[in-house]
Amino acid sequence: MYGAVPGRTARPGAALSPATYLRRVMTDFFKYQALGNDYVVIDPRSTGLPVTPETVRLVCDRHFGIGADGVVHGPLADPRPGVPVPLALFNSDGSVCGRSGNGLRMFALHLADRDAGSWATGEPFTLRTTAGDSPVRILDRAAGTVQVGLGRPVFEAAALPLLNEDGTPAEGSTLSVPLTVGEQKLTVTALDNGNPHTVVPVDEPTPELARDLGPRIAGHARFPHRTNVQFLRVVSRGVLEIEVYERGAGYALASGSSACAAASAARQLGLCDERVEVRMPGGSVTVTLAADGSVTLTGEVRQVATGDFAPALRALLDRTPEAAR
Ligand SMILES: N[C@H](CCC[C@H](N)C(=O)O)C(=O)O
Repeated sequence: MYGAVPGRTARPGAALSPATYLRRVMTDFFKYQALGNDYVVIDPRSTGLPVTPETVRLVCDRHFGIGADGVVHGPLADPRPGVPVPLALFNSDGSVCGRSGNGLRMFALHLADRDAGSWATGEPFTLRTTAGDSPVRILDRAAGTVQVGLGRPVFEAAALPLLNEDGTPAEGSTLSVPLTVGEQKLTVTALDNGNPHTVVPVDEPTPELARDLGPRIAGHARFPHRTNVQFLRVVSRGVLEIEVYERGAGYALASGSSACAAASAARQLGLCDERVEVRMPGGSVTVTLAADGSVTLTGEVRQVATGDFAPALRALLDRTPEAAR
């Protein structure tokens, strides 16, 4: 029976008893949170649930589903040590998210929790997303401290992309560019670190500001792929404070790639040192910025639940038009 479990080739942890292993793998979903930014992990080795924009929306729905800011779908191939592990990330509105600093850290912990073996040793391994490869490392499994590298951000209009007011493609640097939102004339710094981000320096970042101005910037006509938005206050050269509005997920208590985006922008603007604490309503992370601009994010991740979809929800999920196709 043990040998027949899907994913058997994925090196189920030698340290796990067959009963523990079965309990871990025969489960429909795994839920994690990082400072209040929550994702449901759907592991195709554990469930045949079709992962489509519509099923993602229902799973993420906080009233009719499980509730989450997004879904991590993976591994999309049997994970093997030494080989980048492919996965896909979705926002709660069903849109595709290139890379999620928190989602990747949660998925790293999921591999350690579910498969144990080499994933749980604390050695670095690589996760593969549509936005590129990211090294991850579980620094302290008991404390849930996980680190991820998000590479070097790009501060170029073409990368996001960012358009001019007249709708033509903008060119050049996105450092401190003007952006008009209704009556307000803002100066923002935009960048791509696997996802598009727009950092707005303000005197006082508040949830109200993020909820009000966030969606108007995220969906601004000058960002045809939309953008994540961070309202930034530089507390000191070692401490930043942000409020986040995520593209595709809305107001968020925390966001890993947003913390990295804010730190990268502040660093480019000469406002912070190479190692900063980024404070968000859900808690703080540490971001380090190497001399070449590459970014590393470190912070806490927790598993909050594992479970099965009840038959009625599962029937709905299986019945979504996209799932049926
Ligand atoms: N929560 C994620 C970011 C999601 C970005 C996503 N909203 C998008 O770019 O579409 C994180 O921790 O990095």
